[in-house]
Amino acid sequence: MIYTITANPAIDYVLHLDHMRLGAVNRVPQADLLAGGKGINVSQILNQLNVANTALGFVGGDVGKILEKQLVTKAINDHFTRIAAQTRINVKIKAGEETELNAAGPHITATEKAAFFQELAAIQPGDVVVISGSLPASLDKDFYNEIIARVQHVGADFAIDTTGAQLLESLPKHPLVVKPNHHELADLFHMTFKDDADLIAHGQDLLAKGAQHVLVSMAGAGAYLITPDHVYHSTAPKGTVKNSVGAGDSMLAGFVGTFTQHRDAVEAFRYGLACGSATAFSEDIADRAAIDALLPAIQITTVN
Ligand SMILES: Nc1ncnc2c1ncn2[C@@H]1O[C@H](COP(=O)(O)OP(=O)(O)O)[C@@H](O)[C@H]1O
Ligand SMILES: O=P(O)(O)OC[C@H]1O[C@](O)(COP(=O)(O)O)[C@@H](O)[C@@H]1O
Repeated sequence: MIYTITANPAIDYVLHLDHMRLGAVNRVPQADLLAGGKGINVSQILNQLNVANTALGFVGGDVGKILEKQLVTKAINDHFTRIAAQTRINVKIKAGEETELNAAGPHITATEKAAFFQELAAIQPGDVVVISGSLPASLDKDFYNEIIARVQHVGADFAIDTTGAQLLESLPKHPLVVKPNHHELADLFHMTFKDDADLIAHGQDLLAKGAQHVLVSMAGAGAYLITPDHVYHSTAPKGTVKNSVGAGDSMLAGFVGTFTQHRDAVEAFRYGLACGSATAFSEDIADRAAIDALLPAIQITTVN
């Protein structure tokens, strides 16, 4: 079983308009309310790949009710902890370029946090827990470390998609995979990469610090997979980008879902690329048909 954790889910309010004028009234011809939050996006793709999974996290208030309905529509195996405070709304403005406004998130009480850990107690040896996204402001920074400690105690594995110190602290605990995008990887080292060799060297540093696999995504430029034996690269397939929100989550889901089935990192990379790009070419998170249509176009090369 794969468990996804979305500590800070959201309703994504996605606004499509030709131009955005700051400081003026903008009329918006297309507005969509979508279930958001990185772990929920991962669960959606796992469902499309027929990989059994359970979604954990916190949900509450009237916004939470909208989210709960979407979880039912999307057949997400909802084991979210119900909270008193309001789930956040994140605003995504698609006006030529994409601007995202991600809110801080609700207050979680100590009782609610304890109820979450009761749900997490279901994990078994060999399960994989996918931890992704930001923490609501009221959860202390050690929340992910607490989860990882419990995962390791039962002999399960974990994957983590977060940034900064949280990502660095997780590495000595040997995550199955980490997936920074190239900007996040550069930020980790407080630098700008000179070239791809520089990027690869810093990806390999995450491996040396303990990660089992490192995926470095580069949006429309594709991605690198770094393993202890080889470095692999693939360009992204070509297509019309409709909404790239969730592309990174989809890539992580494709990788973890496939790796847990076949234990083959290159095949997992192939699915990760297809899932990421399929989501970028869809209004919402990709469906199976969109993923399958892209698989033949993925060409992975071994860099070294
Ligand atoms: N514009 C795009 N065209 C084609 N594929 C894309 C595009 N944007 C994202 N993808 C696919 O999704 C993957 C993850 O996207 P990326 O934007 O790097 O992640 P994140 O959402 O975490 O920043 C990419 O490696 C690529 O396979
Ligand atoms: O938890 P964070 O970092 O605020 O991110 C939440 C946002 O991330 C998303 O899951 C999208 O993630 P990516 O575009 O990075 O794949 C949105 O659905 C959501 O609004």
